[in-house]
Amino acid sequence: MPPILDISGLAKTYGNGFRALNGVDLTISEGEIFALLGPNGAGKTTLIGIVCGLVKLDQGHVRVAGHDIEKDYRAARSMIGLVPQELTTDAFETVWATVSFSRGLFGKRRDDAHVERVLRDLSLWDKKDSKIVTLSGGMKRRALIAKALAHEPQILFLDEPTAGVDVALRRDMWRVVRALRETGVTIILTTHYIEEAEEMADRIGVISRGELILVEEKERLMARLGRKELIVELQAPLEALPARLAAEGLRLAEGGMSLHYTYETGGERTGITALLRDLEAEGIRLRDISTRQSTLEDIFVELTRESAS
Ligand SMILES: Nc1ncnc2c1ncn2[C@@H]1O[C@H](COP(=O)(O)OP(=O)(O)OP(=O)(O)O)[C@@H](O)[C@H]1O
Repeated sequence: MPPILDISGLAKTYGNGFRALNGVDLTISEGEIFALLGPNGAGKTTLIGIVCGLVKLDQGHVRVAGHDIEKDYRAARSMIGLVPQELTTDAFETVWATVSFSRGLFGKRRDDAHVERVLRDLSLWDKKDSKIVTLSGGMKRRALIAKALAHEPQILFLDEPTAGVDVALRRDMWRVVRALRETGVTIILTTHYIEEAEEMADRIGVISRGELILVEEKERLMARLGRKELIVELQAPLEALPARLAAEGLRLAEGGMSLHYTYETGGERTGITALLRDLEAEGIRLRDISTRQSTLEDIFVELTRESAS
């Protein structure tokens, strides 16, 4: 099956000479949830803008389900739904009118059954006659998603779907997005919240200074770059670390009450058994042991730092 989205050699320089994208290649398969992560100004919105036909590309190709977005713009665009960050819809229209009107914008025939299905899927059915302006923040976001789904797109772009919303609403959005994937829609989201990518995505792309510096399955990424820290709390403070333990990579925390050891989760040998044996041999008595798994955030910070240097 051809990829649902195929981007190759994409480059964009704005009129002021700023190069926002620099040779981006990316393919997305049908049914994926793909998270695009990157610091402010990395080029995420530019990338989405090009795919959605809002920004003109300078170099490269974008194909949506085989349709070239320049040569075959209408067909390509009709496959895409875009949920922008901000409310861009007439706030005084009803939910029903907003969603069904949006279908018409893509030249699709009226289909009340489809609009009803979308509203029900998003738990908006009982709000169908409410004006957008009267909805809560969470319901407004759902209405934007419904609007983007009105013309039956195969790919849904969510630009910062949970920017500035509280934790409960964020979790609620995650449920909505997962349920949408079950209906067969491919989802590409941009986010600043690493936690969001970690929670939702099948694959993750990291963009920095207009370049995709990494695209990888989330699980593999975390296994490959993930680290664990072993924290050993001591019964009595230690003034200095015995040479044997220092050589094994242990670090003594300030105050001397705990020892820290970092190891790779993907490695075959962690060295922990030998370490515990050596602690005993040195007569060091332990109070407690815990571990801390590095998060995608740690990995992300490291990656973007490396690409900036
Ligand atoms: N119309 C424009 N003219 C000139 N420069 C622009 C224009 N639009 C965007 N840029 C610049 O291009 C860079 C990439 O912007 P873009 O909005 O794609 O980043 P982003 O990753 O979406 O950032 P954010 O997370 O802040 O939305 C930024 O440095 C921005 O200032």
